[in-house]
Amino acid sequence: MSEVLDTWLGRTIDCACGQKHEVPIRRIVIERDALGQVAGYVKEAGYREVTLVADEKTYQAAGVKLRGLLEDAQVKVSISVIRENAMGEVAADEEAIVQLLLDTPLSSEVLIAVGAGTLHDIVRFVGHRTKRPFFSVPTAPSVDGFASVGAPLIVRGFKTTIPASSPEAIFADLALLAEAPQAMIAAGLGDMLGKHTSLADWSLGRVLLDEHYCELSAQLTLEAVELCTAHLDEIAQRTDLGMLKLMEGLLLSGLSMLLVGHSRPASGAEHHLSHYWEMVLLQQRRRALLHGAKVGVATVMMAQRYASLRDITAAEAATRLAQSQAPSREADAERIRGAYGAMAEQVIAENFPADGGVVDSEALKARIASRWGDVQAIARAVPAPEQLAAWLGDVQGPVAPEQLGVEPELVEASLRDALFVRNRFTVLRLLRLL
Ligand SMILES: NC(=O)C1=CN([C@@H]2O[C@H](COP(=O)(O)OP(=O)(O)OC[C@H]3O[C@@H](n4cnc5c(N)ncnc54)[C@H](OP(=O)(O)O)[C@@H]3O)[C@@H](O)[C@H]2O)C=CC1
Ligand SMILES: O=C(CO)COP(=O)(O)O
Repeated sequence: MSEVLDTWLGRTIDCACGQKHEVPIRRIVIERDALGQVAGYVKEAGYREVTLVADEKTYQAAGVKLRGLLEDAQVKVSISVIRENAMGEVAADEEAIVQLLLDTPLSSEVLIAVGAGTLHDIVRFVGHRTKRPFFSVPTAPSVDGFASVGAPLIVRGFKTTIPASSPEAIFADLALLAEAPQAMIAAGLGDMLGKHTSLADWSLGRVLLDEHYCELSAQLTLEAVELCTAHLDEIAQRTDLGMLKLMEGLLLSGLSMLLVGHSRPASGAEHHLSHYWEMVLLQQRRRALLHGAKVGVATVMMAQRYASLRDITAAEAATRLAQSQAPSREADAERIRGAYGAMAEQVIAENFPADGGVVDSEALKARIASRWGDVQAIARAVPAPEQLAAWLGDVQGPVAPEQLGVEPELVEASLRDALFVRNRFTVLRLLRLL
């Protein structure tokens, strides 16, 4: 049980933001030997047959044990060990989705995801589309996607997030998490630190485009990241307390996405950079990098950009906005066709809707000039890049693109074109107008 999380389970909230939020998650267990509680919950909820989904490594790390525990409790278990793709990696792509669909007997009532972020997204998507609940058994505290509702999938080489389902129950075993590779623990912190810039980006959207904003979800996300930064030593040493706080932070952040039904609180320009790098590496048939490692590095870069806004006076901003010329739509479209492969036309359509959209308009520039004080307040709330880098360093996480093997050309291309990954207002879109 987790005091921080239990108060949210099963709740319906008529929120001041105007939305009705629902949390369908019924149980969250974060403790040593949480694995031992899965079978009891399966029986209590009245299920008799489950499909356990893992990859080779996570099956060894937790799947074998869980299978034994379930079978001892007379639960019928089928297994889907998701195969690696041609790159020797498990990806949340068309191939993995079809494999899971083929591996799941029609009589199976529940899918159990035993793995990290990728495994969960394959399972949450297939569970949603086959109308089966899913349980989450994280094998590493590497992402905030366990409790969330969207499935970022690779579809025709493009990273797109599809609404799916949140888990019915989550069993996070502290002993298992502490044994995860150190890089995955650092990645979990990287994904969490990204919330500082994603929240700032969401605030920009609120102030400059009147975008829907939920104080509750934003506050929850901020509390989630502060929970992690308050326990950095413990996280670095992988103590039970450290793994508990990191996992609570990751799950709270996932809950905040679940509340609003999308990833806006948790994913801004730092994620768009990460997604862009991921897609290019995939196109170039290079090995994938951990999501949270990329997000952590990109967060430092986006914090540098927020820091640069602090010293621009309102008069300077107005002059720069008046003089700036965004690249023509034709030039943007040409680069998108070069970078986004088979999905390029869809990306163009989303970014440049037939009604013209607002992202590069003169009206938006005027709005930015008139709200410059608000923009600066948002920029001031983002921790300094040096602070973010120091937090990442505390858990031995990478802080700069070269540590990831992301070369300067790719960094430059992403700073220009990653903003097209999602049609969301971010600091990258703001800087394009300045
Ligand atoms: N739904 C959402 O809201 C969110 C989704 N995500 C998504 O999550 C994905 C990234 O997930 P992430 O967790 O970083 O990485 P992966 O799930 O891709 O995991 C990377 C590899 O870690 C290995 N692994 C996992 N657990 C263990 C363990 N206990 N011991 C040893 N190895 C282990 C496995 O290795 P091997 O492959 O060799 O078996 C696994 O494939 C991205 O696609 C991202 O977009 C991220 C955040 C939020
Ligand atoms: O990774 C996420 C949050 O950490 C979600 O990202 P998306 O914006 O791609 O859904």
